[in-house]
Amino acid sequence: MGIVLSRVFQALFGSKEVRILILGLDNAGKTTILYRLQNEADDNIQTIPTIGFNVETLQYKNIKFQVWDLGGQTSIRPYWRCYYPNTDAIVFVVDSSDRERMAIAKQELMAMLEEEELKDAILLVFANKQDQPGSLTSTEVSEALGLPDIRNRQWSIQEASALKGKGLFEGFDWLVTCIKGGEA
Ligand SMILES: Nc1nc2c(ncn2[C@@H]2O[C@H](COP(=O)(O)OP(=O)(O)OP(=O)(O)O)[C@@H](O)[C@H]2O)c(=O)[nH]1
Ligand SMILES: [Mg+2]
Repeated sequence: MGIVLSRVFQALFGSKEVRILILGLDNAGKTTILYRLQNEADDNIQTIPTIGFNVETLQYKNIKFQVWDLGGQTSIRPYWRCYYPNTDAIVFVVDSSDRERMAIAKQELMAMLEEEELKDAILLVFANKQDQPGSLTSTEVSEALGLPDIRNRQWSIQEASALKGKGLFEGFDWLVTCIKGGEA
C-alpha cells in the first residue's frame, strides 16, 4: 500500500473496529467459524445452538474486527435486525450439504439485503461444510442463493470447512482487500 493510501486507510480505520455480523440458518456452522477464526489450531471446537449471540474481537492483517455471531434458529432470526446498524460486512454462512433448506437460506439472505441499514455492508458467503459428502460447490450455492442477481453491493463466496479449518482466512482476505480498498 502506498504511503498516501496507507494514511487514508489509517485515518479511516486506524482506531475503528470493523464490525462484522455472522448470519445464516441454524446449524450452518457460524459459531464454529467464529471460534476457528479466533484459534486456528483448535481442531476440537464444541458448540451448542446459539441463543442470543457471541461476540469476539479478532485482529487480522492489522485490522481489528468486532465479530458478532448470532443465533440462527427460526424464532431468533427476527432479532437479527437489532444488530444491523453500523455493520461493515455480513458473513452469511450456509451448510452446503443442507440442500433442502437452501431456498430458506436464500429467502433470509434476500430479505436481509433489502434492509436500509445494511445497504452499505459488503457480503461474504461461506459455502461451509465442504467436507460433507454431496455438499454443493460454491458455484451451486451461489446459484441457489441468487448471488449473481445482487446489484449495488460487493459480494464474494468462499468454499469452507470450519471443521477442517479450510477456507476461512481466504474469505477474510477478500474482506480485508475490500476494506482496504475503501469501499466497505
Ligand atoms: N461436517 C462439518 N460440520 C460442521 C462444520 N462447521 C460446523 N459443523 C458442525 O455443525 C454443527 C452446528 O455448528 P454451529 O457452529 O453450532 O452452528 P451455528 O450456525 O452456530 O448454529 P446456531 O447457533 O443454532 O445458529 C456442529 O455440530 C458443528 O460441529 C463443517 O465445516 N463441517
Ligand atoms: Mg451458533
